[in-house]
Amino acid sequence: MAPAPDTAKRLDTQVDGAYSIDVSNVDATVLMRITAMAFRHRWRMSVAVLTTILGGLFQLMVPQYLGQAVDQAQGLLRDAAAGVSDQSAAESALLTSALLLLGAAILRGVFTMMHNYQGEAVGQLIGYRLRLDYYRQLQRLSLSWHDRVHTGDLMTRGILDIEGVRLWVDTGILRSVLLTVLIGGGAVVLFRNDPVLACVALSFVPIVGIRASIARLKLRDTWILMQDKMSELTNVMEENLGGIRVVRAFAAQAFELGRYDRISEEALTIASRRVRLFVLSTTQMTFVYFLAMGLTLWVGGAKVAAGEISLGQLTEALAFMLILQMPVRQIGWMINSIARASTCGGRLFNVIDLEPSIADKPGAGDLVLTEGVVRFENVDFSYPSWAKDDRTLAGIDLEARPGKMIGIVGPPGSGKTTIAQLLGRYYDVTGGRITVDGQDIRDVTLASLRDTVAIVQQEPFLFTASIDHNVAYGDPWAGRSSIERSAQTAQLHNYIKALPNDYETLVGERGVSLSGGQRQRLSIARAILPDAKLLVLDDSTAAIDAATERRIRESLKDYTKERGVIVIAHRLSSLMHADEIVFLEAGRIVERGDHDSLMAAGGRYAQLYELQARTGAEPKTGAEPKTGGAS
Ligand SMILES: Nc1ncnc2c1ncn2[C@@H]1O[C@H](COP(=O)(O)OP(=O)(O)OP(=O)(O)O)[C@@H](O)[C@H]1O
Repeated sequence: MAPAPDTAKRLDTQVDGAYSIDVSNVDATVLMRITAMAFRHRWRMSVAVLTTILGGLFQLMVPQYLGQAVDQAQGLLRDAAAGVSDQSAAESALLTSALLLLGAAILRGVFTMMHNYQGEAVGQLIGYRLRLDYYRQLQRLSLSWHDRVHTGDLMTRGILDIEGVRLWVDTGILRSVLLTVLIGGGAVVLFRNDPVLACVALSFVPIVGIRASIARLKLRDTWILMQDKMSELTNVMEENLGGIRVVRAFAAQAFELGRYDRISEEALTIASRRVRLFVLSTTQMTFVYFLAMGLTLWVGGAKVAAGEISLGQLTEALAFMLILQMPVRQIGWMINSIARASTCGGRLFNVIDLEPSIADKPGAGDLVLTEGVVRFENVDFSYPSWAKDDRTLAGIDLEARPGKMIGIVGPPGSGKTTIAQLLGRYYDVTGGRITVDGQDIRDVTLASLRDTVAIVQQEPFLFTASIDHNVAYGDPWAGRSSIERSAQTAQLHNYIKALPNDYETLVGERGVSLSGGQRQRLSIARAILPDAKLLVLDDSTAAIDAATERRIRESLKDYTKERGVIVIAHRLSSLMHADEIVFLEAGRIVERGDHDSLMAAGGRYAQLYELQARTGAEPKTGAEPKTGGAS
């Protein structure tokens, strides 16, 4: 079901650029939406509701047959005492009641089993759908949104919130149907027998129901606190494991343990509060229930003695009380389920309904490549978290074309990586435009743009998979020969051939079994495998020695003949051969030209060159400046 109009309007206006994860708005439209999701499985839900009603009705018959049987047994006793010899009619009536009771109990069991099965099945189907939608949405949302939310938080919510919604079908929808049948039907039968006794027997229902609801709502508040603590714990653990080398290097285990311990202790305090609340409310409810039962026995016993009702009717009232005890306590559970489903559903739908701030324009066509010329035209950019006047990039003009190499150098934080991010449209420019063959990259499909621009990220990320799967990540249909060719170009083939399982060797979690330089080379192989028109190397040879880097450059010669290359680097030997080198400072191009002209100008580039030559860092004197073409 589509969201109700007001919700739809509210959600439509939200784009992920303006979204924060801390949303706690709860409304009925969320519950309606989950219910509609459940009723999309029409057949299963119809069976579940029908069997819930039938199960409830058969459960209601049990006390009635029990009461009937007690009256019949009492009649038999009375007849025996009076010396009536032929009791066969009364005995067969008692047997019939006993068989009916057994039949009602069996049918109730069968229908309950069916409703549990179908309710659980629909809940699981909703969980499955939501998991897919949520995960798909996390893939769609723009990086500026991901920059602001914590991964651990998203993971915890993706698991616990989906669970909260999933349980709504059984504990919310079907439980309320069952309770209505049991309390409604039970009240009708009891009032028909004796209104006074009915009032006494049912007196515990509102008290226990309200008490259970209050307790559950309080428990829910503590559950939300608990969930937040679990998110914090996941975040700490995730960060700690991700940065385990840094933690060890700084001998910070004790500090990290302390951090984890503090949050764990807070979680324990909340858990203890939950236990106290639970035990207190359970005790109170049990007391009220047995008090009502005692009163029923007392009032009902007096009525039996006075001949106003039969012993069977008193038994019936007591049996009803036994049957209603658990469902009435579950009113609290139901109320909690409503609150939990609306909170959890609200949080999930707020993510699922977000419109990514970076998305294809309606009707956007694929990029049409003619020459493969990429231009930055007076580009300005600020990250969303930055102050308005404080731009990350300002007035950037660049042109990359096939067969040419652009080098970008500059101090840390000057905006080099940001240029690469803008090229792949991971963020949108805030001024000016970026074009490929004259087409603004915001007007073409993201998929066609990202097929055109291959970026080797500064931080190589490898998947826990075999080497060939990692290399072919951008083109899963690539044959072994293309994979090997890419690895050869990236100077990794010989190393891979020496591994125990060759290209099928598994790369450990995040590629930890490879060295930094090997990971960078694998990332280069991955980027050049698909047929992109522009290759961006973002400081992606920093961990590779100069000789290997030179070999990579040599083997890239053929590849770059018909492609543009942008090399971002701190080490000047990586880019001094470029056709044009731009020197970036505080987001502005302060110098540009080829190596010779920049050296002749004696500016920032020349100073850096001298510094690197003097300190022996780079460049090596043997490295030949500008050879023309992207080598
Ligand atoms: N996702 C982000 N959100 C907010 N600010 C960011 C983000 N990424 C980078 N920045 C900021 O933008 C500025 C430029 O960062 P960028 O990564 O482009 O620099 P860089 O020149 O590539 O640096 P380095 O040489 O250290 O890699 C920096 O001040 C950085 O703090």
